[in-house]
Amino acid sequence: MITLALSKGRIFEETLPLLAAAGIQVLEDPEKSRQLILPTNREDVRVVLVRASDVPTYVQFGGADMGVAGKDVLIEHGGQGLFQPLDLRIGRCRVSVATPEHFDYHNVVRRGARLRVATKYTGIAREFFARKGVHVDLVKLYGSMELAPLTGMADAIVDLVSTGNTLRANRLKEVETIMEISSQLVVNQAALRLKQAQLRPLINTFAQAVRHQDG
Ligand SMILES: Nc1ncnc2c1ncn2[C@@H]1O[C@H](COP(=O)(O)OP(=O)(O)OP(=O)(O)O)[C@@H](O)[C@H]1O
Ligand SMILES: O=P(O)(O)OC[C@H]1O[C@H](OP(=O)(O)OP(=O)(O)O)[C@H](O)[C@@H]1O
Repeated sequence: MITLALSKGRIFEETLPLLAAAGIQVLEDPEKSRQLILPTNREDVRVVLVRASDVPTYVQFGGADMGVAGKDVLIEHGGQGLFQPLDLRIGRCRVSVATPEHFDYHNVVRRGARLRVATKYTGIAREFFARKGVHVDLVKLYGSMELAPLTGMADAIVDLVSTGNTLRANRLKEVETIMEISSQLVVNQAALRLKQAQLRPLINTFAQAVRHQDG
């Protein structure tokens, strides 16, 4: 049995065409079913639904043989025990610093003043500001980061940006890009050794499908 860990929503939706390229169809719709283990048309392949930020943990500890996770999530997790053989080029966005429209971020950075930053991505933020030599007080949040500057709890946020609509809707502006993000295929290291014969062909088919999708 091969177990694939996916998160509901955009990662699930964007992984479906890659699975289809390998002849795999998921037989339940996660938006309709309450099941957490979804069968596929292949008896030897199943999908488990987990939180996006739990995908690396499930694969690391063998709850799943492989999974799909954003680079953002992988960097925060640390990537221990995981092979990352393929950039799937889905879930594309960026991690950026954003502030209220009228906040002069570049001036604060130039002056070397302290910055209070709210984020779910404390690892990425800590590393980024340390490299810049900016003193930051990090405030850990688990969602709705945009609210932190609006309520005066932080000067800035570090969050994912794609179209910029969420920032605009909350009167925030993107002031610096930290890194580009896409989703990676992650594989349990022991599983890759023990289930080579099943996993290698799957990885190769995904790689072909990614190349094909990108034209
Ligand atoms: N607006 C976006 N556009 C493209 N990709 C995105 C966007 N937002 C998030 N992603 C990518 O998709 C992944 C999953 O995001 P999703 O919103 O489904 O989960 P989440 O709610 O952030 O996770 P959790 O449930 O663990 O809190 C993110 O880790 C990121 O790599
Ligand atoms: O620049 P944009 O195109 O607006 O995308 C950015 C938003 O997308 C993600 O949230 P999502 O819509 O997935 O909501 P959730 O993660 O809070 O469920 C992310 O957390 C940002 O808030």
